[in-house]
This record gives sequence, C-alpha cells and structure tokens, in this order.
Amino acid sequence: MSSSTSLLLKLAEEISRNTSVIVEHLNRNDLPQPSFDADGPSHPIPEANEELSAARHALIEASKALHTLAVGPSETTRLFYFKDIYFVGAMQVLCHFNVPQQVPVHGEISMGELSTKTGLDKGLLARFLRMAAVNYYFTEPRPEFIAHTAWSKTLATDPKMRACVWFRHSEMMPSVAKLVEAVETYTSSPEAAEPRNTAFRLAFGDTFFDYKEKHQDHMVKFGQFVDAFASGIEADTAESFARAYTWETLPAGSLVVDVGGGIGHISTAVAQKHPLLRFQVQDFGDLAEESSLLRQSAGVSDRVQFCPHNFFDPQPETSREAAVYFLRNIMHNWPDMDCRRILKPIVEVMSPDSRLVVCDIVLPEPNTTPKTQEAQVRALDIVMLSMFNAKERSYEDWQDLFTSVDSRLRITAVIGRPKLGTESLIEARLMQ
Ligand SMILES: C[S@@+](CC[C@H](N)C(=O)[O-])C[C@H]1O[C@@H](n2cnc3c(N)ncnc32)[C@H](O)[C@@H]1O
Repeated sequence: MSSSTSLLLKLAEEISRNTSVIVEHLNRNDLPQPSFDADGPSHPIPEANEELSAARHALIEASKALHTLAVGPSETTRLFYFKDIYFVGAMQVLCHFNVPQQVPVHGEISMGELSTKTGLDKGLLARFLRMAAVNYYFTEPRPEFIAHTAWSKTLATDPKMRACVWFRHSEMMPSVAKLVEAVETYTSSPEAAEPRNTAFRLAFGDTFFDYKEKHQDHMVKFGQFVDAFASGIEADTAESFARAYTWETLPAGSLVVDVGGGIGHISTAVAQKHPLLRFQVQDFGDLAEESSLLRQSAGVSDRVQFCPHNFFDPQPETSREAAVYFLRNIMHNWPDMDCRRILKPIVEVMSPDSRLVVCDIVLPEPNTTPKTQEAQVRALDIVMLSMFNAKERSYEDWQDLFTSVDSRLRITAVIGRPKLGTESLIEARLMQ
C-alpha cells in the first residue's frame, strides 16, 4: 500500500489540519492553549464558534480512529475497557475520601500529608492516585508528591463534577452489570414493556425514582450530576431553546404549556426572550415553591404560572387549546406505552393550530454522524434502557409513536444541529 492510501497517514493529516485551525484561532483571539497544567482552561476550545466546533469534533473523531488503529484489533479486544473500569473505581475511591479537595489548587502536597488529611491509607492512596494520574487526573511532579492537573482540578472545585464520578460508579456500573440478566428475564415476559422491569431494579431492588425517594443523598447527587451533564452541552441550554424555535411566529398572548417542566427554567428563559407569550409549567406540586423563587427572580411571574399536574391525568381546563405543548426530556424516560398515556391527554385538548414540541434526542441513521457523537446518543439509549426500560428514538420511532396516539399527529419540523447540540426540537401538528 502506498503512503497516499495509508489510513494512518490520512487520519494524521486530518488531525494536523484541524489542530492548526484550533491553534490559530486560539492564538488570534489571545485564548489559552489546551494544557494538562492545573491552570489550563477547563473549556479550552469554545463550542460557540461553528468553524472551531467543527474542527474540534473532526480532531476528536480522527484521533480516536488513529488511536484505535494504532492499538489494533487484538489488543483492543483483549484489554476491552479493562483499564477504564478500574480507572472509574480508583476515581470513586479518591472522590469518596475527598482527595481532590485536599490537594492544593496551586502547588503540591506530600502523599503522607494527604493520607493524614483524608484518612486513606498512604499505600492505597498512592495506588489509586497513580491509576488516576495515567489518565491525566493528578500528577506526581516528584516522587510521593501530588499536584492537580486541569482535569483533577475540576473535581476539587465543583461538587457537581464529583457527582458525575459518583453516579457513574454508584448507579450506572451496578445497573450495567445487570443488563444481561434484565434482557434474559424481561424480554420475552408479558411485562416486557413495564417501566419497572429494569437492570436498575435488579441491581437496587427498586425502581430508579422510588430508590431515590428512599435515599435522599442519592437524589441530591443525581440532581448535581444532571446539572453538570446538561451544562456541559453548550448548545442545549435553556437559552438555545429560546433561540432555536420559531417562538416569535406565535400570536401575541399565546399560551405555551411546559409539561413536566420541572421548576420552569426553560419556560422562564423563553419568556424572557419572548415577552408576548404566556407559559404554564406543569409538574409535581412540591416544586411550586422553588419554581416561584425562580420566576420571581427572573421577573416573569406575571406570564409564567406553575400548575401542579400529573401528566398522566387529563389536561386542566386552563391549558386547553394552547398554542404549544412543550415536553423536554420527558419521553425518553418512558417506554412507548407510557408515552402514549402522556400524549393522549395532550392530543385530546389540541386544536388544529396547536403544536406539540418535543425536545429530546433524534437518533441518527447509523454512520451518518461522526462516531464519537453517535457514541454519546447510543450510550444514552442504553442508559434509558437500563434505568427506565425506556429508549432514545429515531425520526421514524417518533413518527410511529405520534401516529399510534392519533393518526393525524404528524411531524412538521425537526430542529437540531447546529442550532442545538445533542437534542432536537420535534414539532408535530394534527393534520386534517
Ligand atoms: C428529566 S426531568 C425534565 C424537566 C424539564 N422538562 C427539563 O427539561 O429540565 C423530568 C420531569 O418530569 C417530571 N415528572 C415525572 N413524572 C411526572 C408526572 N407523572 N407528572 C408530571 N411531571 C412528572 C419530574 O418531576 C421532572 O421534573
């Protein structure tokens, strides 16, 4: 094979080309270069710039492919996730013993002092820290002294980042370990579609949310994990949803019903940008107080109301024939049969002018998006399976779901990248 047809070289050239785009942009704009140093930037390559974002994703894609080729099929399979599983375990121990917070943000600390401060045996501490350090978390600048990298510093300074490590180890890994048993036990059972029949329940003896209710510490950390996860996707913020959809085309005074809207952070952001619209946030009553604080501080209480409502019940009188019924991150938590129970009461009160706007992932056709991006949504699909017996859906899945509720409910628009990141806005209307 000549060098011109070498895949290794082609990928290396792609890496070089995209790296140049990034480095030149950072230099031109006086931005710091990515670095492992503790003072290195935590978001070194801004996603907001489209050209830069494309270069970053191309670089991630090509370098992953190059790495995989260099390791080769045999070694990849032989060591399949071997190092990663124990890396996650080491990180969990370090976070559990508050090691990241005890390492100074600037400078270094001896392993002996760190052992005293954390109560973790010095020999064990060294083993876990060295496992983390080969993955760029912490560094040992001289023997038995530890300092932060930019990576471990994220854990020292932000409890939400520590919650990400905690959730992966404490809930995701035990659930994943039960996937085979769940598939064997439930797939052919008459109750296969029941939301309670999950790998999570086999691991924890309870459904995801019942378990959280009984273990408030898990609930708090899960909330932190969700916040950190969502805030990391720059293109999927409340402000992006306010910008991405054609809210400005709705007649003045139109009502938007935010079904399962939590405390109403999306409605609040859209209301701030679109002063002629009204909103009704529907969720469990115990969120009313927090919602009220948010809406007051944002100055939108007159146009954004909170309405305690169970989304399996008929819609209240006050939300009939709204202009938009908006559901973000609801449907992917539920199997089709429950999604139908959520959609039915909405469709019953929709007028021919109403729109259903679902904000969730639209799974791409295989091989139509970069593998590293597709990997993220495929992983979320398996998360939904193992935690909720639910799933992420493709365009066809969404359309089939809608028509199974009402044959007139047709998708009229899908808004995704580049306006949004991982998620899309799926608009549907009742066609006559
Ligand atoms: C993943 S969160 C999404 C919240 C919000 N839509 C967002 O995008 O941030 C799911 C929401 O559904 C709400 N929820 C769950 N079951 C519900 C039900 N039966 N009736 C109403 N809301 C429910 C939860 O309280 C939570 O706020």
